[in-house]
Amino acid sequence: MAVAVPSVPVALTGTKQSPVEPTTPRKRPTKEELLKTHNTHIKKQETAPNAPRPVKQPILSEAYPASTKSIRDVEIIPLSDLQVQSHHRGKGIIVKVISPPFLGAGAVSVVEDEFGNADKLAIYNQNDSSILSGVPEGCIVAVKEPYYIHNGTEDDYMICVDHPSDVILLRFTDPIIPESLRLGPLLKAAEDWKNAGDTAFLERDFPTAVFCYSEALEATDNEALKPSLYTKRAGTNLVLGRYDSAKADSLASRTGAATDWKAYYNAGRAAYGLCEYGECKEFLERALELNQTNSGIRKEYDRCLARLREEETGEYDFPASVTKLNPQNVHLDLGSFTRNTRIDKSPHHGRGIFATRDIKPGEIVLVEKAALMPNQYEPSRASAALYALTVRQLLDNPSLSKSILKLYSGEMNYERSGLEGTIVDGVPIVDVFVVEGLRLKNCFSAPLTTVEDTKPSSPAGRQAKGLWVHVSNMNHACVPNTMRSFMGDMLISRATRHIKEGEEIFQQYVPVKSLPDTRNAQYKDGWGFECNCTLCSGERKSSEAALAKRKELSAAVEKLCNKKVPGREIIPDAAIRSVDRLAKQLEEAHEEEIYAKLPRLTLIYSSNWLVGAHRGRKNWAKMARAGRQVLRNFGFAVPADENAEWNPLDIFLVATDHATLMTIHVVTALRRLAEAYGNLGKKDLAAKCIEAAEFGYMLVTGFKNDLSALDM
Ligand SMILES: C[S@@+](CC[C@H](N)C(=O)[O-])C[C@H]1O[C@@H](n2cnc3c(N)ncnc32)[C@H](O)[C@@H]1O
Repeated sequence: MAVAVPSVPVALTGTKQSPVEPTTPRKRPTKEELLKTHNTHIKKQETAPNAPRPVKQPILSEAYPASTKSIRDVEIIPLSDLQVQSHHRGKGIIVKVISPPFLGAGAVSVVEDEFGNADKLAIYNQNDSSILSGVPEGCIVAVKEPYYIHNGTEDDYMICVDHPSDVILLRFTDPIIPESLRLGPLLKAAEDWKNAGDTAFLERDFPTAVFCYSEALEATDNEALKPSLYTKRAGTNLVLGRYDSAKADSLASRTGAATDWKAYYNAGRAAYGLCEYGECKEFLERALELNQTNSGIRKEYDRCLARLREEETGEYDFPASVTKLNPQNVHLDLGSFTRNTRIDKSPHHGRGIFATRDIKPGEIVLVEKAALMPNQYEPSRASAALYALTVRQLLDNPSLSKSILKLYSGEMNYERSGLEGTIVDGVPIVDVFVVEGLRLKNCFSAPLTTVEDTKPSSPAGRQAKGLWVHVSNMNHACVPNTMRSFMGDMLISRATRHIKEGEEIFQQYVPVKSLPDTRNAQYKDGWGFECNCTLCSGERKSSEAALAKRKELSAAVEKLCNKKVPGREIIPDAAIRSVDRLAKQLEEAHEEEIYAKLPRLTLIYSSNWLVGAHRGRKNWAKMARAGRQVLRNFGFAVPADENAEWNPLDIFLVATDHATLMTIHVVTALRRLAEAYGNLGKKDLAAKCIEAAEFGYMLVTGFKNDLSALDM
């Protein structure tokens, strides 16, 4: 029996593509059968009308391309010709929706063609700015190159629309609609459509309002009526965040009179929404020329100048901005600063980011506002939310396609058409599998703020996912020259060492695992590459036997360390000696000629443990020695002679050929060193360690923050 809900699991799943040949359905349910089952599901839905809608996220191994054809260039076929498990390339269907939708991950409706054949249509990935997210009963839609699937249970089939641009809402007067489906215009006069639009607007049904204003514009030849219709549609599109259309409508609403200030003002707001601040400034200046006294324009203009200043100078008031953040609003009103960098061909892979000038350690390399970052910190929902937002934005603001669709989307199981983003039948082509591919390859997880995230009391794992288009061009290195941090939707990248003009800029994609084969397996799996940074290529020179030895010893020493946890208990001398002994053997398993200037990542765990163990026993000299080892194990140049004159800040500031890795553990180690030196009476050195820790904490968190956050 047919059921009206998709039986595929709706959350985070894709459409199952069976390898079987297309077949004719064994039995197609009748229209009456379809409607009866559908209505029982609708009734059930009415009991929980406001349940959140899950997202159907694609599975790349089941990918198929979006249609790039116009509905006018395909052969229109009857529903009875649909073959199960077939994509019907070169074909299309035109159907009338004859039921209200069942709203789950998609909108499932019963549809009928001109011959009276009925079937189920499931439309996914339409967003709430589109009428098609809730396909109204009575509307006429065209599906290009429809994908027809068996839906799990016997004799249950449906047309499954994954790519949002594969379905088109047809205007009632469209000549492509077959005679028998044609209703004629529901309303005839432009004035009636305008009134219907106003009513929909007041009811906050903005997609319907846009539809009605569009019909009104089509229905009128009265040039005097058009500007107000464009203004209304522009305002509605602004509310919907459809800035491309809002800008076009605002400009179309101009009449040449002084009242055009409103058109320029709205166009400016739309350009601001697209982060096109240069263009925004021009529009607002035109608005100000026509209306100098309007405080609203002036306010927007000042806001725009502030963004342009940030883009130009890279000067931000980070401490003030951070106070504006809260979990309900993570989008900061700030511009991006990317002038220190340019995108160019990289010897490592495709494009990379390069310095346009010398950059000193600690300086800002770039600051970028996320092009896309949903306010969703729930780990199980963050990926789906980013995917859904990306689809929405590409549909709503096709101009974003230029930058977003250029990003690397990984290997696909079909050749990308290159037409993604192009407008066909009034809709930009959005290929959801390409979107998912580029999400996977380019997105970052971001805590609400990195400084909060470093607090020991901060709950683990609460990260949103976002897309930073410029930074997406940056390649990975395990020992990179920059470090990124987050403040809401702003990504801050600072130099961790001296960077020369023209040098490629790298970041770590994920925290680096200590064993080279484990971390490279992770890169291969997630991003399809093998890392050739100084650390990886250096460690590859080490013998298989030495690697095996390090693996064995690091596992053994970690196991030993985990038996007793410093801080929770005072560690007995005998346990310290055992860890020391194993750590020494592990140290000896690092070939000096290979590791002299490289981090020894497998030793970090035990050296950190030793710092804690000696601290518990107030053995300050040994604690200081272990603290220095931690820094050395992260690759920093620390003088071998314990009594040598030393400024710990130099580990960051003095240019060296050491490969280093910066993490919050370096900051902690410097604080511990300060404590040990303080207790040894070396007050100056202790103060210098704190200065270095503060510098390190700035690298980690993006701006100067109080180290006491680390005790919270
Ligand atoms: C976010 S993109 C970085 C920009 C990319 N190079 C491009 O051309 O668009 C991530 C992809 O870059 C490549 N990549 C990044 N770091 C790399 C490295 N160190 N070596 C080789 N390929 C790398 C991988 O293919 C990865 O999936």
